Amino acid sequence: MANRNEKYSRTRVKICGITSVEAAQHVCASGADSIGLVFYEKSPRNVSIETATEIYASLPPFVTCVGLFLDPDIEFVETVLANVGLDLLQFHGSETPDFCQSFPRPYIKAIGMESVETEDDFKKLADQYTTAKGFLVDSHATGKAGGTGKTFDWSHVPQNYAKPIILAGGLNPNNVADAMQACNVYGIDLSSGVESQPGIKDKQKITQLMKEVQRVHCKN
Ligand SMILES: O=C(O)c1ccccc1NCC(=O)[C@H](O)[C@H](O)COP(=O)(O)O
Repeated sequence: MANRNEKYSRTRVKICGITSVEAAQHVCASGADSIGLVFYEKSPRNVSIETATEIYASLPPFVTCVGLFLDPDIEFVETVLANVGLDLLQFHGSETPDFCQSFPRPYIKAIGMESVETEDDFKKLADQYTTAKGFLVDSHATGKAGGTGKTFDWSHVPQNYAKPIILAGGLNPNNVADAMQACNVYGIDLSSGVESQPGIKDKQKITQLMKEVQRVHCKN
């Protein structure tokens, strides 16, 4: 078994692609640490600034609100930030380090695992995105940059990396325990694996997911 994380006392959980206050409330009640709001028009999980503002206002303290963007215009990010109290930005496209760090919020950078094959590739990333708070490693599929529901080979996730890693891509209540045991990660991020249909979160799946996460925490 287990290359279980010794560095972090528990694995943080982010549920991405929240589109309603009701879903946000359930995610918070289930014990997740963070919600993600998708600001990308082509996504079935895209939220308007108005909806995002309502969701943000409904969050209790200590739950972080992450804004996800994919190659956005600077002006768009600035408009979102002026209206929604995001705690953290997540850049999911080919944004440069200079772009990512040009906003008055911390950020994480999403990386498609097909673009990082070796430890050296990961080292280069940390050298480039020095100000990133961490890297979200995800599966990319043809025509889709995220929310794919596809896993990748978890053995390619580096251990003892310079920055916190958030594991994403095809996680669901049935495989999350294996993923947590396989990777030494700071956090996990899920979207389609806890949905009943694209953009609609499923309460039962979220509850089941958090039970699994607790089970792994208690076991270790
Ligand atoms: O969720 C989307 O629709 C999306 C669209 C474009 C870029 C990124 C997107 N989501 C990114 C996420 O943070 C997802 O949670 C992550 O890719 C994992 O998704 P899944 O495999 O569905 O759990």
